[in-house]
Amino acid sequence: MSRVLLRGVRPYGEGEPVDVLVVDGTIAEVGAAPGTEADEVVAGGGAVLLPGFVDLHTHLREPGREDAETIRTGSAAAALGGYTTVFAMANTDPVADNAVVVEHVWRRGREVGLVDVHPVGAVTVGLGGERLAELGGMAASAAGVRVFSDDGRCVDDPLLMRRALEYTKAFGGVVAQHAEDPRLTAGAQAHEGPTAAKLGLAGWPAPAEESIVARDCLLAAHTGGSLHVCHVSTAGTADILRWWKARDAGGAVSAEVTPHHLLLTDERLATYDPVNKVNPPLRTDADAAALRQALAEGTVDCVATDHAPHADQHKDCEWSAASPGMLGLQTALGIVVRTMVRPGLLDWRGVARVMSERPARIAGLADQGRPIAAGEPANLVLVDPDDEWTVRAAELASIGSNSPYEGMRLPGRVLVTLLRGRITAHEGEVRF
Ligand SMILES: NC(=O)N[C@@H](CC(=O)O)C(=O)O
Ligand SMILES: [Zn+2]
Ligand SMILES: [Zn+2]
Repeated sequence: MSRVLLRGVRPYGEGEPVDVLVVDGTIAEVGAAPGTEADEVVAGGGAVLLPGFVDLHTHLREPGREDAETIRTGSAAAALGGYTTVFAMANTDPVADNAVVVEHVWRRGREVGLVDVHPVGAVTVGLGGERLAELGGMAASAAGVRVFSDDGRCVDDPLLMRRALEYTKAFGGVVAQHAEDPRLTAGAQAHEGPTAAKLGLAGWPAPAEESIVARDCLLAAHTGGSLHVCHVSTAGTADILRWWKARDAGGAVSAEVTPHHLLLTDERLATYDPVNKVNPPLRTDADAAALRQALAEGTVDCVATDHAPHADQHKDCEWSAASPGMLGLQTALGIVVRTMVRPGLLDWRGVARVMSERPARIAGLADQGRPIAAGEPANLVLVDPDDEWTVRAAELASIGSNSPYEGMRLPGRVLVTLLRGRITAHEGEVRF
């Protein structure tokens, strides 16, 4: 029997501190546990206890780009960021478009054992956008894939998207779309607007995202399938989702926003530092404000990191040659606290909702994003809400160091992460 006692913690940041006793991976007691024996006692000091975070959008880069990240280093970053589950995107090399690759990722995640790693299956063979991948085979594999995405590329063919929604519906899957009409973004380098014009960068217009989101919402309704919109980046997309959710026309539509789209804007591009290059691009102040509002009201369901590590040589180069993407796992909570909690847009219950409960439900996970109550699995994160820390990209667990937050002070520090009762991260140290 293993017993971990969290002493003096505040579930959801509410009420007086209580003790939480975890026995063999399950929450055994929430209340006063004076004198209780345990293998490990964590002094909570009134810190906020939340369900472990669930990231629907992580790039772990293994197999194929182990110079940017591995399942081991990415899992470490996740545990340190308060995550107990990540969904590993399919744009690896080879692409995760068949049962062999997804089972490999799933097994490797289990071996590392720091977070539950759920492989995302590709929608089309080789992300080629031409033929559906073996979705059923990946769903039936040991990895039990439920989330499918060509992320990095858009499933722009409407008939293929329709078929994917129909097919995944049969086994309760969801299609996560990287919404970008490629005809409108050929050669694009930055958000289309005054900043890009001034800097001489080819523009990525908002309707390239919005037109695909609108189309996919209609397809979800028509097919009764489940659509998840990746990295929503514009105010217009939030409007479309708001309209959709008020309409309740059948099917299911959910959406995520990244921490960087909540905080950063295209003003940052003035330095031409490729650390700010990401897809979809950083947009305007008005877009970021609309996204914060949409997340607060539930129009956008959840936060997903789009953690996208790159090897140094793909970022230490001129803007147009650089790869898009940013690190996100270890800074996500801090950005959410800074943009949502401190301004009063979300309370800690809200953080639990957008970082754990909603993403777990969207992906159909039974054992994550659960209430903090006796009998529930002990997938938990303990957060010091008042402490601040300074981001040092070189000190993050990822191999790539492409964090746009270098030197920034972020509020909210992860003290302890527990996966099924096992402490995976403790005061900034990973426990493999
Ligand atoms: N977000 C990014 O800029 N890059 C992602 C792909 C993606 O999420 O579209 C990547 O794989 O590097
Ligand atoms: Zn994407
Ligand atoms: Zn991505």
